[in-house]
Amino acid sequence: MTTSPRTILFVTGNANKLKEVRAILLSSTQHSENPNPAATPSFSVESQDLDVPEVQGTTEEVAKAKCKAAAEIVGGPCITEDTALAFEALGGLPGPYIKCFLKAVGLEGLNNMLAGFPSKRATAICTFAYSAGPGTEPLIFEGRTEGKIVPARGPAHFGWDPVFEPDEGEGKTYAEMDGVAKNKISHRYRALDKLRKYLLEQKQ
Ligand SMILES: O=c1nc[nH]c2c1ncn2[C@H]1C[C@H](O)[C@@H](COP(=O)(O)OP(=O)(O)OP(=O)(O)O)O1
Ligand SMILES: [Mg+2]
Repeated sequence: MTTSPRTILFVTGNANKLKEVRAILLSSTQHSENPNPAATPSFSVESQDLDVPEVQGTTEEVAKAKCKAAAEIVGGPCITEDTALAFEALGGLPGPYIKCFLKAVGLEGLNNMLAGFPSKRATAICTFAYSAGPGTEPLIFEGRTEGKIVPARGPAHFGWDPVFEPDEGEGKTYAEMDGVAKNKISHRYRALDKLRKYLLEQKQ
């Protein structure tokens, strides 16, 4: 039996996120127990770039509010994704505000912010939110990857990738790892895996 993939609308303005999400879904299909190697992913992703207001709060509050607003605008089901980078020494900040911090102080500034602290530990947190449509409460799927903040190494193609060295990255920063390696251990992979499993269960 062939089933056509269900299409999910991913509301994001970030092309790198979209690229990783598509790559992760494709590889999880190839590695699944499905005996058919030509199997299509269980769901495919379309994207829409909308400027949705992002509120202040915990990663979960920010993610839920963004998804709710996106569902109202698109008038149907959608997913959104928020990425946070939480510094242990700063009690979890910048957390969901990492985008503003990165823009304001740059990669070097992120390092300098930790200069007076012994701990350089940081957690990359990805929060997917899924709304079944306007007026419904979004569901949250979170993935975390532990690591530390280091002076930038590797190509600066995607956000703070050059300054985050995950514990499972064999000494490499996210930016020094190839896409396949990053997508095996990343905060985004872990969150998306939970969302994928939820959506598969919904289908049956
Ligand atoms: O895996 C990643 N590796 C490195 N940097 C990353 C990653 N994932 C997000 N980032 C950056 C992008 C933005 O500076 C901030 C998250 O902010 P965030 O609001 O979630 O993303 P965004 O505004 O770019 O896209 P969106 O339209 O989906 O909200 O961290
Ligand atoms: Mg954003």
